[in-house]
Amino acid sequence: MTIHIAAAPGDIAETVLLPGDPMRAKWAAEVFLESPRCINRVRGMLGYTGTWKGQPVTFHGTGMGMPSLSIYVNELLRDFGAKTLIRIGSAGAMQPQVRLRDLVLAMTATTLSTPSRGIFREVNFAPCADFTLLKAADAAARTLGAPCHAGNIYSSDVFYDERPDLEEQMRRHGILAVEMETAELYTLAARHGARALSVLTVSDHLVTGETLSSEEREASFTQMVKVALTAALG
Ligand SMILES: O=P(O)(O)O[C@H]1O[C@H](CO)[C@@H](O)[C@H]1O
Ligand SMILES: O=c1cc[nH]c(=O)[nH]1
Repeated sequence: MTIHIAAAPGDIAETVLLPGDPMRAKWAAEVFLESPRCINRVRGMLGYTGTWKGQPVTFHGTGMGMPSLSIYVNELLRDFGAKTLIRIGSAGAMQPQVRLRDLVLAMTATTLSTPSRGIFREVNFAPCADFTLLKAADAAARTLGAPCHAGNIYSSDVFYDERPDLEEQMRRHGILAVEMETAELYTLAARHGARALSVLTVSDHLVTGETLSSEEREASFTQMVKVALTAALG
């Protein structure tokens, strides 16, 4: 039991899949897990544990943005023994070849800052995905026939960005998509010797202005969760 996760020791699996939206944790647990049970609802941040193909898995929401994710991931790593953390999030595409519904595997994440900035001082730490998870996720996406891109993403602190010049620089440097959590997830995993990956679904497009309806989002999130589960547990 921690300040933000009212679960008993052993209630949380070593493999934790992390959507920003707590309702996505509930949906994924109900769709993918055998015998899911709710293990946290503090502040409405839902967590569920069950099994997938007989192997224990937890889905736990992180909330939006790196400060919120940092709270949950710190507690999962320090107090509950999480070893493999895979973010399952939505993202906005920043390149024309990245289409709506495509998957993006974040090899690394560019930022202006993260909650860990204070401890790094002058160091520009380069957060990176776990290579074994990245390879396995890429293979799983190919097997499913899901269009998938791997590369650099932008973990932003703002959803309503008022710096079009920043977006332009990100785009110029090949950044595939924008979201709000991955850089801190990878940094915390590195600090605690855990494996991490972000598997993202493109829910809107910053170049074309397209967006997915909520029904379309759910259908495409299915592939993202399958890829994440397969990458973690085979
Ligand atoms: O769909 P989730 O996982 O919440 O991720 C994306 O959506 C939220 C913004 O709407 C941010 O958390 C961003 O990273
Ligand atoms: O952070 C996010 C997530 C989805 N779409 C965006 O444009 N930004």
